[in-house]
Amino acid sequence: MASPMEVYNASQTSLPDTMHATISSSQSGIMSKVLENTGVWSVLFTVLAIAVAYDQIQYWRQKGNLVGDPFKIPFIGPFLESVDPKFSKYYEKWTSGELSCVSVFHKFVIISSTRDMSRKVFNSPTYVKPCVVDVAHKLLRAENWVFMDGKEHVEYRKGLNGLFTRQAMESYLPSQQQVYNEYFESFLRMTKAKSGAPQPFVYPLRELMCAVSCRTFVGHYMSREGVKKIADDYYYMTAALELVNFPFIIPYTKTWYGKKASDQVIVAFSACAAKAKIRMRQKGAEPECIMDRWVQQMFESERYRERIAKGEQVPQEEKPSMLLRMFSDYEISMTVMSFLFASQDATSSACSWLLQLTADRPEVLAKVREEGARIRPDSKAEVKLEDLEQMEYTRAVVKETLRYRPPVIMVPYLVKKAFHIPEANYTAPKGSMIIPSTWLSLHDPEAYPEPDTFDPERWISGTAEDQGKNWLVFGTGPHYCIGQNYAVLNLILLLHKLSTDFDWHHEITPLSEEIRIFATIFPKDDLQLSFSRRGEGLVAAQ
Ligand code: HEM
Repeated sequence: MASPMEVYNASQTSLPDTMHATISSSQSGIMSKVLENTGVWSVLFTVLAIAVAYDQIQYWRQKGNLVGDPFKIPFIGPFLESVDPKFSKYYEKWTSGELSCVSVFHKFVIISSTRDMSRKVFNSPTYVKPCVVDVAHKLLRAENWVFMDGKEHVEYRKGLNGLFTRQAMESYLPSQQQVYNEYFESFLRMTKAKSGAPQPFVYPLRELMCAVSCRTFVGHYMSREGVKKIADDYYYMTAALELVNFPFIIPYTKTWYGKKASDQVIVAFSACAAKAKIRMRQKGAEPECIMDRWVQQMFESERYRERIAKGEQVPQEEKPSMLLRMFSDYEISMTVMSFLFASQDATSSACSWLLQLTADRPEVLAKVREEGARIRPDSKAEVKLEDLEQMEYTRAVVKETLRYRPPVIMVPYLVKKAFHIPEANYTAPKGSMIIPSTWLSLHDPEAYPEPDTFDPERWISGTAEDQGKNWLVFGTGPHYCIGQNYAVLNLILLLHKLSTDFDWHHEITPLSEEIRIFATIFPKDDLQLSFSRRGEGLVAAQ
């Protein structure tokens, strides 16, 4: 290709002066443009080359001795892979080393895979804190307690423990059973509408779990339609909170729909909190949901403080076990939304696998039914907490489901202060993300022999119960799941009630055991189920 100088020289022919002048002036214009553009391009190219080199060097610097790709795809890293996350890719990462890394855009991400390394991260609150995608602050509100850290977090959390005690759990049972009854009937109708043919049930089960959560959290302060609306909208919130999403809100994108949904949930829960405050002021009002319990504890604290202010000598035993301040309707709403946020995807995932795994193993289901009938012979009677507590085998099935298919496979944490990990001879840089994973710990053959076999017996006659260190289903350390007992109990209730009154058929497809990741994990074929009333026979074309 001709150089700019050659182009210039070739234009030097003899022409009339005026023309020459005109041509030469226009030529010099072109020339200066070419020169100018060349300059711009070479500057741009140089800047780009420096940026690529900087990005790469930065990656090497942060990577240190960690396992990871030797080179980073400039700037984006494996971004395209994370848009459609594949379980096999995550698995590859976990098995590649105790600590491995990737860099996506400017974010350096460290993945810890083994039990001990993951425990180390969970238990190092001085160096790490839970982290969420940027947009979560907009959806859940920046002042939400889930974003608190250190002492402030510990203190706030103490005030919530009373909502998950045994007594509290007992009071939530009647509403939960009502929701199950309603939804199981609707599953029958859905099956009939398809003439008994199996259909994807992952989404109806999500809605069921959302409805159960809403009833547990806000009782009957919300109408059935209101619950249904939240169940529908919640999907947008999950989509907006995926790990890879725009950090800002652009109209008509997932984050925009997610924000709209969260605004509506906040308003709806605030209205419920106001109603709970009115009802719980009434004499003899008994708490029926989480909001009632919380508000009741606030009122008890308020009364105690008033008595003290009047100079009364209040006996120690009349002092509330936890003194709470009065929270505003908005604050209550935000906290209850955090429960929904933390529970919705995990319980939906657990419930999907629970129904799939038990449907595929009739011998397991038969034992669940036998136990249920023995402990609660009158199947029309209300299920009591003592009944559920006695269901040792059903509990084992739930725990094995959570081990075999842990809903939460990774928990993102942020490194808030350079975090030295002597075992790996590595220091995680401040500002990086570190993600303890749960899968390898829960599939550790030393703790759970033949870990890829679904075997509830390991929780009864085996040693699974003794493997506390490996049981990372609900995390560990200061942020471990506050709702874990509630979650397990609720799944026992679901399995017991469903198996007592209904049959369900699962159409096994080549994708049934494959894992789809959408915040948590789901069967890749979306769980093809059909339902019938127990004893009436399945209508399905099986
Ligand atoms: C099968 C169901 C569930 C699973 C597998 C699950 C799992 C988890 C995990 C892995 C964590 C992170 C723990 C850590 O960082 O150490 C967590 C945190 C949390 N979970 Fe759950 N969860 C479930 C159900 C629930 C339910 C039903 C609720 C509420 C009613 C709930 C409320 C929370 C909250 C509030 C946190 C954050 C706690 C904190 O930061 O102090 N979860 N959960």
